[in-house]
Amino acid sequence: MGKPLALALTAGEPAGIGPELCLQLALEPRTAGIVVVANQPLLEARAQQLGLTVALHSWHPGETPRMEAGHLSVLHVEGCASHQTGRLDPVNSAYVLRTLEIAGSGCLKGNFDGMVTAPVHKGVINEAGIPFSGHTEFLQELCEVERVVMMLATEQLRVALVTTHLPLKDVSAAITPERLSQVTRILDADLRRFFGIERPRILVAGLNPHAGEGGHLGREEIETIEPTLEKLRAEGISLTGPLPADTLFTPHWLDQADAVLAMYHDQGLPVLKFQGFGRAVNITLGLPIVRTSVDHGTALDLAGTGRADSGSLQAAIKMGEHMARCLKSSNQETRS
Ligand SMILES: NC(=O)C1=CN([C@@H]2O[C@H](COP(=O)(O)OP(=O)(O)OC[C@H]3O[C@@H](n4cnc5c(N)ncnc54)[C@H](O)[C@@H]3O)[C@@H](O)[C@H]2O)C=CC1
Ligand SMILES: NCC(=O)COP(=O)(O)O
Repeated sequence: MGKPLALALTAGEPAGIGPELCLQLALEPRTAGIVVVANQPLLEARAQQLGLTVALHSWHPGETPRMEAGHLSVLHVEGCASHQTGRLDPVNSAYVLRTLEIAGSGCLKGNFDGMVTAPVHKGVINEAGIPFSGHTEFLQELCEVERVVMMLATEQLRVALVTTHLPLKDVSAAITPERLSQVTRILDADLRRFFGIERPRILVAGLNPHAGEGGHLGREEIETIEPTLEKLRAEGISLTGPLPADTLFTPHWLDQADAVLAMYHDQGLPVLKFQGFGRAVNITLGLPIVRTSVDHGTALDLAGTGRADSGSLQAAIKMGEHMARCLKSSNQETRS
């Protein structure tokens, strides 16, 4: 048995459910080492509020994280000014982003085998004057890669997105042949690498109603999507589409596919969340590091009540462990 994996877990927005989900997790034994990257007094305050008995241990790079029930390793981050549940405070935003930066750079340096993120509140970070659209884009910049892909997955369904956190009015212009090609290649490669699928079968949604209805309801399919898919097929990628998004999510199509590629956030994610909210994992593909996350947001209405469900966080950790093992073995193969 080698050294256990060490995954960084960022606790997210202090007013939300992230801190308590991290503590709930610590009540059970773990199969991978988890290091919560957060403000330690925040975790102590939340544990006290909820009556949870969890011993917090300072963690330093190179140490094996605690894995037994009731114990949690913590990489303390300064700067969390308010510990109040349910009430956002822009003063905490710089602290929240520091936790992401520490976890992400820790992965790049090899101190962690991957990172898992609890939810942040995008609005309050922007209110603090810091432009921020999501972990996905933040980590893309931190890791200095040109393109990443957001994919949410349950046991039954995988949905990846061509565009992520964009206003709807900007989506059409963002669907360029270049972006569509990069996203599709990353999706194809990472379905092979992390999911062991030899030749992934990808269903591609159109952008317009009825996939443009032959050009009568929009021309993006004819001018951009179809010609790009044709080129990608010539590279050996198995693509079906562009299909009308309203009928794509039916067994007729899904039964013969490994993933769906949706054109924008709310074309794909409502279906995925309807199918598996609370069990789904948000995965960032195309990074040099492993990053998984929960399928839900900060749930300010539940913070501090003890009623938040940790199912998605547990699924995100399980997926993070799996992906970290895949990445380790593919790195070893490359070296040997
Ligand atoms: N990974 C991340 O950092 C994510 C962050 N967000 C952010 O979260 C904030 C709030 O977003 P909303 O749209 O209100 O979505 P939300 O997921 O926070 O809440 C939607 C509904 O689901 C419930 N809910 C959420 N998580 C739950 C859990 N673990 N157990 C039981 N019930 C749960 C909430 O109580 C609420 O009724 C936004 O700022 C958004 O940007 C949203 C999604 C992911
Ligand atoms: N809907 C997914 C979401 O908002 C989470 O985005 P990210 O913070 O993981 O980029």
